[in-house]
Amino acid sequence: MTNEKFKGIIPAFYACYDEAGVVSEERTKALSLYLLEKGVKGLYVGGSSGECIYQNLEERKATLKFVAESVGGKLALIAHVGAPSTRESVELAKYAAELGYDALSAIPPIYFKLPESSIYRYWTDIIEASELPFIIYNIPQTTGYNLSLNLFAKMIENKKVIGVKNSSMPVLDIERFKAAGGEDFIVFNGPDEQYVAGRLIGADSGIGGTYAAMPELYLKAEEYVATGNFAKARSIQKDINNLIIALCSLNGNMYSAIKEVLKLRGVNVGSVRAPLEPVTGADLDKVAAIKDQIDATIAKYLD
Ligand SMILES: CC(=O)N[C@@H]([C@@H](O)[C@H](O)[C@H](O)CO)[C@@H](O)CC(=O)C(=O)O
Repeated sequence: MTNEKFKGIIPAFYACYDEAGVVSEERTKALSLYLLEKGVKGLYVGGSSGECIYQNLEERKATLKFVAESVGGKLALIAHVGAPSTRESVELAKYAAELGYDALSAIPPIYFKLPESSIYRYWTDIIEASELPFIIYNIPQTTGYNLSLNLFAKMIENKKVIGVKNSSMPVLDIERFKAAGGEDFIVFNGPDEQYVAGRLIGADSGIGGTYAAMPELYLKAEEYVATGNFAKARSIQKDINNLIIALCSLNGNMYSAIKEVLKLRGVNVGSVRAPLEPVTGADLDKVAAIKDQIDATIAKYLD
């Protein structure tokens, strides 16, 4: 029953910087409150969208702290603590527990191609660092490791492992993890382009990198799925996908395009950290059109 708090729309939280590229307390808190007000269920803090891999430990701790201070106790907060070394991940895990986070999550170890025994040890060391439940993060596109059903089965022998955030593209993976995990185990849909498909095949919930750019649309998609309105669910997914494709069509990186859109939506979280590139030149002019497309799509389904 306690796992219910993780079921719903959970935006992957963005790195919030000031104009000099320094993690901003004010902007981090503003984005947290904006998403709370939109009605999301929780936040996934410090993951891919949080540019975790380009931040040092102190910056990651600061973001965890600012989010907890603004919306802790009001939203389900999941701290992503994956880092280059176990030592850093354990430190982040302990810190997130101190701050009152609701769960931990981590990618597998990166850079070296380690055997599954090392991935098991890494995740288990994080789990043993606190009392918090743990959510596996499977994102083979960026880590190069695709979670096997063998390692999955071994991990879920530990009752603190309550879920998997699955960002691999085959929706079949979601169905397989759900089948192996069981009724109470939470499977989070990762690819936003397949939110509806993921939910229908067995995902209980979703964590996504584009949710915060247009939370209204994902909340509506979830409502359509939950009420069995599948024609509308399919329609809104198609419109969401058109928007994701537009966000990925600009120069720079998808996150910098999203951050430019957010500025136009009234939330300034700065830009991205290099080597991610900002949107520049003529492409900046296209941001307003994408923002208008988001507004029109929201009006289409919410009015
Ligand atoms: C490969 C990748 O980046 N996947 C994203 C998706 O949300 C993705 O941005 C979206 O589906 C658009 O392609 C998420 O799964 C990442 C995420 O939730 C995170 O920020 O940790």
